[in-house]
Amino acid sequence: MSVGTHPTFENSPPGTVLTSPPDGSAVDRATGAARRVVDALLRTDRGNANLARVAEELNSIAEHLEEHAPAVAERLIDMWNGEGVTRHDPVTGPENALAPPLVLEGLPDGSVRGTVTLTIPYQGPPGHVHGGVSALLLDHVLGVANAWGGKAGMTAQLSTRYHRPTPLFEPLTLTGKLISVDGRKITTAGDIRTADGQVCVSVEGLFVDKSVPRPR
Ligand SMILES: CCCCC/C=C\C/C=C\C/C=C\C/C=C\CCCC(=O)SCCNC(=O)CCNC(=O)[C@H](O)C(C)(C)COP(=O)(O)OP(=O)(O)OC[C@H]1O[C@@H](n2cnc3c(N)ncnc32)[C@H](O)[C@@H]1OP(=O)(O)O
Repeated sequence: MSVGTHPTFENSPPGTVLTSPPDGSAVDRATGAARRVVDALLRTDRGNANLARVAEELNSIAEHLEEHAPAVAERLIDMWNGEGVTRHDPVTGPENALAPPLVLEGLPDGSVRGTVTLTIPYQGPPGHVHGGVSALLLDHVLGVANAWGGKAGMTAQLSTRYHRPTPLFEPLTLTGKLISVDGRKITTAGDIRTADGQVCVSVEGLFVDKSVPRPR
């Protein structure tokens, strides 16, 4: 499967942004606020006397949003409009409060790169990133690397090696690069490094050229 008009390293300048960075729209600002709330709920004093009122107010906001939500099938069509750069995914999506969100750019050697600082909602071991979160981020980075390399596929296998605990509260650089293509099989590799270049997690992924049809 090709990637339609999605930018590739052969047809686009180095530094092309491959994801949808937050654009200051109301939905992106609301999602940013929701991220703050998730983080703040984990940090606030457990004895905070106002937590019951906080729960009420948050439920009231959720009710308002649900009242204004179209049918799921309709929203899915809307979400999947366009050429593959999504605003809703759980890694780069500016409209998804679960996403840090990570912004990725394409480099001339065919790799993609992005830097992100993760905080308490992504914690696994004390003060460090949850291994499943690292795998999630890298799976997505490899998917975007495939697109920058001119291919697309579904993850068939993701081999993950955790070299050292990945720190929270420090900038982490994630990279990915399409390594080889063998018929429908695409092999892609990537890693997460600290600012001083230490590899915390490395992955190799096997992707198979197949897709789930977009909702229309
Ligand atoms: C996701 C695509 C989106 C496309 C968007 C377009 C543009 C992109 C733009 C930007 C990119 C942005 C976002 C993308 C970012 C992230 C992507 C997220 C990725 C995911 O989140 S995705 C969800 C998790 N993923 C699944 O939900 C897959 C479930 N699974 C299946 O759907 C099938 O299982 C499938 C399709 C994998 C294969 O099925 P199949 O029937 O098509 O092919 P088959 O089984 O014949 O395998 C063919 C050859 O691969 C070998 N092979 C297969 N699996 C292997 C394994 N595990 N280990 C070793 N070899 C394996 C066989 O041995 C054979 O090899 P050989 O040809 O040599 O015999």
